[in-house]
Amino acid sequence: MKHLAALNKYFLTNKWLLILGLLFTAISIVFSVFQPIMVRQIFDLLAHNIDEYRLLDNTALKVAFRADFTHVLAFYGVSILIFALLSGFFLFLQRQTLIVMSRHIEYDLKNEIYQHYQKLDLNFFKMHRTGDLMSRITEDVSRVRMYVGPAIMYASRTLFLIVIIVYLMLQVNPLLTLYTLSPLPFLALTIYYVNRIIHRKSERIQAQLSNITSIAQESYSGIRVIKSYIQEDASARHFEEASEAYKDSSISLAKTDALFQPTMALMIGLSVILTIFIGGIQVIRGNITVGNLAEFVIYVNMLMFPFFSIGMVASMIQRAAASQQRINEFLQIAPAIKDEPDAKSVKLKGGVRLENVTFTYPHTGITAISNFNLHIKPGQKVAVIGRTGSGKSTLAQLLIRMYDPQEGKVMVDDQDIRHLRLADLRGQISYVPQDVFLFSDSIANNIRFGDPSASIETVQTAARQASVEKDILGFNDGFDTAIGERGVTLSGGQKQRISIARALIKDPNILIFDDCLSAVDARTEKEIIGNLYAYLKNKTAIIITHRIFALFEFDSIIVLDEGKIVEQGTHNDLLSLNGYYAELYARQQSGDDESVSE
Ligand SMILES: Nc1ncnc2c1ncn2[C@@H]1O[C@H](COP(=O)(O)OP(=O)(O)OP(=O)(O)O)[C@@H](O)[C@H]1O
Repeated sequence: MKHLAALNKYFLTNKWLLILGLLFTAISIVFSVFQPIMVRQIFDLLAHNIDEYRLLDNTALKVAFRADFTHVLAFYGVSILIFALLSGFFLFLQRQTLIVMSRHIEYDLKNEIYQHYQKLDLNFFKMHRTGDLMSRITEDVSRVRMYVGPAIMYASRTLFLIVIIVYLMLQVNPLLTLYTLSPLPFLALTIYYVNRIIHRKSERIQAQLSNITSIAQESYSGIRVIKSYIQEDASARHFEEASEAYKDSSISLAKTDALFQPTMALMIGLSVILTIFIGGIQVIRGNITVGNLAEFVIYVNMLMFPFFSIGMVASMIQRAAASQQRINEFLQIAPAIKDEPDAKSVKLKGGVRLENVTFTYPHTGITAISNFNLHIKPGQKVAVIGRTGSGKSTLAQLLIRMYDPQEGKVMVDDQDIRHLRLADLRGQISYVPQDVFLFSDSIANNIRFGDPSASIETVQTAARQASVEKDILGFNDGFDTAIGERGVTLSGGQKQRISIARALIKDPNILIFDDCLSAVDARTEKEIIGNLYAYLKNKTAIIITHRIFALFEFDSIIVLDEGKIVEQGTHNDLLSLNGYYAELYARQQSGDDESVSE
């Protein structure tokens, strides 16, 4: 329960809706209890007048009596209707306030979680499965909403109703009240336990359903592999097994549900019979009137749902507390990478320096960069080459502060990047990642992601510089062409070039290209390099690559191995070293290796 205290701030911001909601609940209940009181009065009037009526010997008097009595009954009927309408109206207002409040809280909580996710570092995302992140922002928030909305609504209704009705019942006859109420706590307990069983079963069904969804999703995405390996039958069998488990669980839930309703009806029936039986004895003994008995039967019926909802509300609160605990776990994680209190805002010129940097991935213990030193002057172009897994991408991640090194310093313009404002650092460095990611949006907006205020002309220029403009203009909708599931399918090379255009449009002083030309052909690569040469004239560029770009005159080429620089120098320096670079170059010359381009 203490976990739910985190929601109190939301109650405070929505206090007026909460107060009004509770007020409307009370008013609606006050109007609803007039009905049994009026029914009692009608019954008592009937019982009282029936003997008088029978004693009348004159037909005219009997007709007049009946007419009078009809008026009285009509009055009561209309009054009951008016009170029912008023009660219903306030019930409507109650839902309009409390349920609306719960939707506001749900909205705020979802945004709070989403914004917190955005602040968290990459390591957090590596440590937690995407499904887990998604379920906390969707299913867990939905369960919490059941507490802030329906649970509060039912609980307040239950509380007000029980207090008012039990008070009215006690006024009539305490003994009958005790007998009548005695089965109700059992009803609440039964509902609570049955609800837990239903919930457990529903959870299992939910998990099986998401399993079915991911099996289907994966097989649609991998349909080409499934077909080419003729695995359609195996895939169908796999799906069938998952569906069968889902069907069995659903049937089991249907059985519990089928038992639930009749059991409830039986309990309600027992309570009514008990009321009539004991109440009847009290009437015969003269302790209460027939009207009181009728009133009691209505009270018992009115109390059924509140007692029923005690069990429901208890399990709703329990589930919400468990969900809020899961949400709090994430909300309480502070981002490892954030602005230092003394973080400065600076305009970067482009100098980069790494001093004795050692970095180990926290969750795997792999040391990707080890005692690393590098100095790049503003405007220099540096190539980073090395075998797969040698630490090239990690180097890029450290420069844009996706991770902080455990030892040493990463500096830009001689300032430790930990003392710069994160938004300034990332805003002034363009990073083209190895794995391209494009959003389901138009091509123009995907490029504009690097500078949301960019005009269409700027977008076109960036596309031209990245040698992708011609491809884009070849599509029917040009720059407005939609990408994504329902949009056009781009080739790997087109995606890479759009991703480069996105980086160029930022017009930064430092650019990092992480193996981002791997999917383009040699001719396009030559064209891009030609364009980039002009664009990068006064900018610092770090180009991570598997291939040797002999056309590009790098100020320095570094060769990485196991997180360390093993060779460093210009193209000619490295050739004379006769090491990895020379070997790679020789393979290019002989045409054995595709990873060399000129
Ligand atoms: N997010 C990560 N979490 C844990 N270990 C990682 C992570 N990323 C990379 N590594 C490990 O760090 C080492 C260096 O990886 P890195 O991606 O920097 O190499 P790379 O030279 O860029 O390789 P490639 O050329 O294949 O992209 C590898 O052993 C890799 O397994």
